[in-house]
Parts: sequence; structure tokens; C-alpha cells
Amino acid sequence: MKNLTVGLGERSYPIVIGSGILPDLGVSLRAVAFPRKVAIVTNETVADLYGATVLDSLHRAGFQGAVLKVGDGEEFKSLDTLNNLFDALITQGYDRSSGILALGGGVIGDLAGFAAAIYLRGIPFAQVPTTLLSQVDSSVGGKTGVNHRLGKNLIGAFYQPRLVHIDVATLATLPPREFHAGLAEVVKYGVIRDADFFAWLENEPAALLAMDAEALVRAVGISCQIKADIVEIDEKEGGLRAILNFGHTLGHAAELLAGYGTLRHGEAVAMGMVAAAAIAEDLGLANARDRLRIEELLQALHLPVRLPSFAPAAYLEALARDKKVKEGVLQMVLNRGIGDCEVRAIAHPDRVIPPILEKYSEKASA
Ligand SMILES: O=C(O)C(=O)C[C@@H](O)[C@H](O)[C@H](O)COP(=O)(O)O
Ligand SMILES: [Zn+2]
Repeated sequence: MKNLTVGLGERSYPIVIGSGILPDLGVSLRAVAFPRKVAIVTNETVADLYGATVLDSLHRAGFQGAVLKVGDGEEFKSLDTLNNLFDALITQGYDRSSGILALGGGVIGDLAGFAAAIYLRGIPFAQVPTTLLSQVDSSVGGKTGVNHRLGKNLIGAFYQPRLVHIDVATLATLPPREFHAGLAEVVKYGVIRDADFFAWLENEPAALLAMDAEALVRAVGISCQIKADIVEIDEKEGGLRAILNFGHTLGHAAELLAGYGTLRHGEAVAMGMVAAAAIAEDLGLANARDRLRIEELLQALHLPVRLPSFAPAAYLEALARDKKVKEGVLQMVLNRGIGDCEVRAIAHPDRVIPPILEKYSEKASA
């Protein structure tokens, strides 16, 4: 078991990581003085798998929990779903002395976190992520929100949870595609911040793919520690935090163009990382070997490495709405070799992106 802290002064919170620790959730909530009345936001699938364990753990620790279900899938990360959730919270009498607990993957965490941020102007919130992607990434750092039809995560708030409680044993019930998608964000941490971690991933794909508990706790722990270190320095993405967006610039565009729910977020990030590494290679920040190591590791982890073949103009239009655009100029996170990165202004995406799509999209490899 690992205990980490995201140090944000009065808003600091623990990340508890272990295998088989879901029944201890109530104890963790008690330790952070979480409100007694808890709305457990989840979906049908996760409720069937873990609802009873969570309710039992909460009751044993003296909490009063009730399950509120939302739809399953990225297409439900919307203002409509949020509104339905507010209907339930209001009609079921959740007040300022209540808390919201997100039980599920990234969609649930982002949606429930945003609900907690704005319901009654903010009530306490806890993250109990059950997918790899949410365990290593979205449950930590306080990015909450929903998608807009014109772009991903365009509506949201920074709102930190009081607790992140991670049981890697929940990953056993994930569909393989979902598990593999989460590994993309794990690889991301190695590329942007930790060459040794990247090398360990290259050596241990089998242990990870076999969901060895020790390997999982290690991978989730290192990922969360890297993320916590970055968030502590730059909570609201004024600068450094943008590096967590490595692979996301083209990745978000691909998700949007394919239609939300078609690509898993991690799959799109995997494709986007290879494309970003190719741009880094063209600019002399990294070499072909670095790009190949990233590509080979992603493939070993069963991830796709070529972007879907949409018209370059469609990609450019989506990129123009990227949240990292500053005064009209696209900013991309590019790797400096392996284990380091920087944010670069791309003054002429119309010159940089089409040749990359030419080489790193599905059409190119057909
Ligand atoms: O926490 C962050 O900061 C990240 O950028 C992590 C990303 O992996 C994650 O996908 C995040 O939701 C992207 O946020 P966005 O602001 O680029 O939409
Ligand atoms: Zn991401």
C-alpha cells in the first residue's frame, strides 16, 4: 500500500493506493472528515460491480450513502447529464453538509467533480477511480468538467477532491481495451518526466499486461507522484502543468473528429504522442530512436499509434480551439529525448501538421 499527498496547503489531500482496499474506503473517508451524507455518482456497470462493497464500507464507517447513476460513456460527459444529476441532488435533499463521491472512470470523475464544484457553490468531493486512466491521471489534480459539441473538456473548473482512494484490484473487471487505453497516460509520464520509469515500463510490459498487483501499484504510484509534483507547482495550468497535455493536442482533435466515444481517450493520446514525438524529431528536440522507443512501447502495450485519417483541414480547425492556444498561437508539448519535454509555440500549424498526418495517420500506413 502507498500513501501520497497532493500538497496544496489547506486543500492538500491524500492519495491512498493499494490492491484490495475498496472495503477500506469508509476508513479513508473518515480520516479526511468527509460529510456524513454521501451521493455516490456512478454508472450501471460500476454500480453492479462495486456499489454494494462501497455502500457496505460507508455504512460500517458511519456514513449514509446512496447511489446516483449516470449514463456509461464519453457521450454522457455533457451539460445534459450534469443537469439530470442536479435534479437528483436537489430532489433527494443533498445540502451543503453533504458530499459527492465519484465511483468509476474519468467520465464519472470529471462529471461528478464538476457537479461538486458548482452544486450549491461547491460541496466536498472524493474520487474512487476504477479505471486505469482515472487512477493514474484524471482523479488527481482537480480538473473537472464536461465536453461541448465543439471540443473536449471546454466547460469545467479546477476543483480538488478531499481524497483519492485507489484500489488496483478493480482493474481486473475492466474490458482489456479500457485497461490498455489507461497505459497510454502511464507512458506519457515516463516520456515527459522520468526516463528510468520509461525504461522500467519497457522492461515490464508483461507484468503490467498480466495486471500483476505489485507492478500495478508501482506504475499507479509513480504516475500519481509525478502528477502530484506538477500540480503542487502549478495547480491551474499557468505554465508547467501544460506538459501533462503531451500527446493531447492531436489526440483531442482525433477524439473530436472520430466522435466522442469512438476512440478511447488513452488511444487518442497514444496516437497523439507518436505524432508529437515526430514533430520533436523534425525540430531536433529528439531523435528517431526516441520516437521509435515511444512507438514500440505503446505497441507492446496494445495501443494504436496512427491517427485516424481525417482531412488535414479538419484537424487544423479542431486544433484552433485547443485550450493551449495562446493569443491565437497553438502551443504543443514536445519531448526532449525521453524523460524531459517543453512547450513550443507552433506558429504555422498549417505547415507543420499536414506532413505529420501524411506520415503518421492510418492512411499512411495502409
Ligand atoms: O491534469 C492535467 O492537467 C492533464 O492535462 C491530464 C490529461 O491527461 C487529461 O486528459 C486532462 O483531462 C486534459 O485536460 P484538458 O484541459 O487538456 O482538457
Ligand atoms: Zn489525458
